[in-house]
Amino acid sequence: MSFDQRLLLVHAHPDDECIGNGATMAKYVADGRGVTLVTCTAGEMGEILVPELEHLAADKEDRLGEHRKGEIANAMQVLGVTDHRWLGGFGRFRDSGMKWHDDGYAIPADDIHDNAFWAADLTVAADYLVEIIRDVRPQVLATYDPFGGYGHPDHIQAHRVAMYAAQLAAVPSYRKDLGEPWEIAKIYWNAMSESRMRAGLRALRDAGDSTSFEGMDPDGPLPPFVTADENLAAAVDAQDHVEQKLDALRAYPTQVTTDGPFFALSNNVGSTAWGIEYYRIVKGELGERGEDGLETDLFAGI
Ligand SMILES: CC(=O)N[C@H]1[C@@H](O[C@@H]2[C@H](O)[C@H](O)[C@@H](O)[C@H](O)[C@H]2O)O[C@H](CO)[C@@H](O)[C@@H]1O
Ligand SMILES: [Zn+2]
Repeated sequence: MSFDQRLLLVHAHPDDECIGNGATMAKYVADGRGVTLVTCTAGEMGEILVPELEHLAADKEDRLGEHRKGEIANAMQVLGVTDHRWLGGFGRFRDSGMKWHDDGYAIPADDIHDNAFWAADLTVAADYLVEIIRDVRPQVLATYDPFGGYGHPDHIQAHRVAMYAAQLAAVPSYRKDLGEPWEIAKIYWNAMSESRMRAGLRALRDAGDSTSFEGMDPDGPLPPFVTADENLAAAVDAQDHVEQKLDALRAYPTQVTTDGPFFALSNNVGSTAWGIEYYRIVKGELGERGEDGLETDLFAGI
């Protein structure tokens, strides 16, 4: 099936796409646009929140990746996304793992595997994405900012691979064997609005919830995954699809608990908490904007 307008999303692990872009993806599918998701690893090193599945863990049967392959298939069905691809094929690059630094940000695990995504050769990884870009020919690309949102090494690497592949795919003389050159018109980085985050935290604290997003003060300093509102370029209002996003998140029981902070915020703030998804523009001209100065559509101006 061919689509006039095509969005490509690049993410590191299964579930990242729903957290960052689930409502946008569901909306754009419903609007008749092409939505292609590339996931760089299967999340083999993840935690397991379902006790009866703990045997799948990396340090036991090491079958969490296979299980999360099923989870993301379920989540894509909920969102209506029919074009999901693994970078280099399933299992080509492995989840690098992570641990928390004393200062609260993510750093690579100590003993990363030899095919960990964090250790991948950037050009080798980017070439797989060049081939996908030249096949899909998207007008819009969305991925992480340079810090990978909250700093996970695989998110940082996914940002690097996505931005590098977008450049390479457009070069006519580069790897002609990977397809005809294609220039992506607009590139965005996923963002979380500071004002929305503060309002959400305020609602949680007013409701007596001091554990969700523990340690975060509605009026205090916020972690680096929050973007100052003046740096936002687009707000995709997909509140009509927020239930799909939450249902897609429920498809990841090993990673997301329905009594965790994600759902707590949704329960307290409502559909605006996760039904409006924000973006920073990196490449391309801003199209039509609303009164708040933000685009409402990533394809605006194309
Ligand atoms: C949302 C996301 O990127 N999840 C990653 C992340 O998961 C975290 C990790 O397991 C950490 O040890 C936990 O404390 C934290 O709660 C988890 O969110 O890192 C995993 C390992 O690389 C990855 O599989 C998961 O998708
Ligand atoms: Zn992730």
